[in-house]
Amino acid sequence: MKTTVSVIKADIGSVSGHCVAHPALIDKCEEVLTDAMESSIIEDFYITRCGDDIDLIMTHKNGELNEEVHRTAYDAFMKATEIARELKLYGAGQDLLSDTFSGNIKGMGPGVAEMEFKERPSDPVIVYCCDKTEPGAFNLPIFKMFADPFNTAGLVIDPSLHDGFKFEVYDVMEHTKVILDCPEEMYDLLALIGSTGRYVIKRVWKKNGEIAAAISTERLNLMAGEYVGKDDPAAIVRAQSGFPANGEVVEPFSFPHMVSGWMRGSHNGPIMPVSQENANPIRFDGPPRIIGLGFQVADAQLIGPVDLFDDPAFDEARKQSSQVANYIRRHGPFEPHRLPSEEMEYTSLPGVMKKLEPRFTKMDE
Ligand SMILES: O=P(O)(O)OC[C@H]1O[C@](O)(COP(=O)(O)O)[C@@H](O)[C@@H]1O
Ligand SMILES: [Mg+2]
Repeated sequence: MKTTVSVIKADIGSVSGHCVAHPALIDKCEEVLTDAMESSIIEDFYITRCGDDIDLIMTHKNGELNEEVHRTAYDAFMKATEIARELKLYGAGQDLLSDTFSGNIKGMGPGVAEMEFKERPSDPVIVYCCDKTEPGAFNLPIFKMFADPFNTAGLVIDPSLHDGFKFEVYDVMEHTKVILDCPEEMYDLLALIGSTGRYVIKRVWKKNGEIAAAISTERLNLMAGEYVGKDDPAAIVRAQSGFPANGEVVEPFSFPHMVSGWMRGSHNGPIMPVSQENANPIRFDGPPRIIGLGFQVADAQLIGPVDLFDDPAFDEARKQSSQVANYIRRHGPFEPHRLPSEEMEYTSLPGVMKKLEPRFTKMDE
């Protein structure tokens, strides 16, 4: 019997502004997921939040895209939204684009990362949750984990990793996808995933087809057709025995790479790896945050988690992230701090441009 890990996340209201999901919302989600566990829809769960996003981490035996599991998550978010409205929380129900659930949660606003696998005798699984950034933020760290020998020593010295991995990449603009082998097609892969706003890594497998990583790739603004906050993705990564070791899975975050999102979803900034307690994007609504939770999955139960960035070894990355934030913030409304124009189409800027449109005249030759 296979086990499925489903991470379904949404921003349904926060305090103050877009900062922190209120504990009452998490309590409500807990209530709904406890009922689902009693009805055997799910086997176990853990709820966390990163900034204003609530992440429901669930295990079950129903496979990916399961209607009952997705409905449970949607119900939890809908019921918690009622509380968010009562408390007049900011952005109550923000990510729920529809009042009625049909089939599965895809395209309805929340982000989904899921994977089904046959449990190994011991199965470490790491879940990452972000705020104030987009799915392409995972391109660089996932590439490093599964394809960069300077990050993952196992690619060189462990025969069970030496063959490399397969990467599935989505073109979120054209709604197409491609699978590329690494290391054979590494340069092709990099040619795509360096464009983080368009090409996003969705899944990684071992060459034998065993699932290694899954990332939520929903682009909320593309779904809603207007600016409704950033997508704030989540990812699931399996570790050890044939996959990168726990430490190789967290190592990419010792470098606070630049991601897009931050203030108004319109700025580039350094991602900051933090503990659950510090997952509060405050300065200029950021800098963008990531938390990492390490579990053992045992007979579909979640053992743990370990709060992986609650480690002084990541202090330097946090400090560097603050220094880079200081530097790039001084650009104010200028690129490359502000996103390039193509990306600004999905923010609130077009509203301002519209007003200026009639005032543009032809230039003299
Ligand atoms: O004041 P408004 O209209 O809610 O919009 C601005 C907000 O949108 C955000 O980009 C939303 O961030 P989230 O994607 O985390 O919800 C904040 O940075 C900013 O405060
Ligand atoms: Mg958010």
